[in-house]
Amino acid sequence: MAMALCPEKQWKAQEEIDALLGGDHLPTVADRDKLPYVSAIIKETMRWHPTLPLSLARQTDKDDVYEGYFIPRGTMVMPNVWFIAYDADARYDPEEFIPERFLDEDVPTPDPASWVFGFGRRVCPGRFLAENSVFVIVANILAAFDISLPTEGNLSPKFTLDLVSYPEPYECQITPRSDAMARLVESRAIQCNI
Ligand code: HEM
Repeated sequence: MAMALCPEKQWKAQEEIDALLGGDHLPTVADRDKLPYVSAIIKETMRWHPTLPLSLARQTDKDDVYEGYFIPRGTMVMPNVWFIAYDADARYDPEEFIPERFLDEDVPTPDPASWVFGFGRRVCPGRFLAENSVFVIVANILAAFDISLPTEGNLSPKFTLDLVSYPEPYECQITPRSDAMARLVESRAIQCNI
């Protein structure tokens, strides 16, 4: 959805991938550190619309005081991840999809991986696998396909409003970037028995 809505960000990521792989290889997890703009797109996707906007609830096991507020034992505490993602004081407009915010050396934006996977002892144990898997999927899709708006109608981003929030069904066009890329994806699919 973000790539269809922000084609110039998509082209920038594809340029980075092509410069590294020459347009005739598909990226692997070993390329993650060499594709900082692709990584910034993934971070921005996690920030732009957090999957768990209120993370997972906790209950205090003793009385506490936080910034002058008394929080009695047994209080349910909801981590407001959406508030972190949409920091009103951020240098870049939080409503806009701007991966560059993660590459700004002067005012670095905190990596969403520090809050999308939860907090404390029960933080997501699958986060490293998740980050590597998402990188491989996103980098491969960007290497092989162009994602664009539908030819008819428009794409207005809508998300579900449950505990887990994800895009409602939408239309877009996904086309191979070249015949060579299409053949490469087909041969990979045959190897994987898809
Ligand atoms: C992008 C993908 C993922 C996201 C955004 C995500 C996010 C989360 C979050 C927010 C929690 C709650 C943490 C808390 O209570 O503070 C969680 C828990 C958990 N996640 Fe993930 N997760 C992802 C992928 C995975 C994967 C790939 C695995 C396993 C291979 C996994 C396994 C778990 C397990 C077992 C828990 C429960 C941990 C516990 O309560 O002790 N997750 N995840």
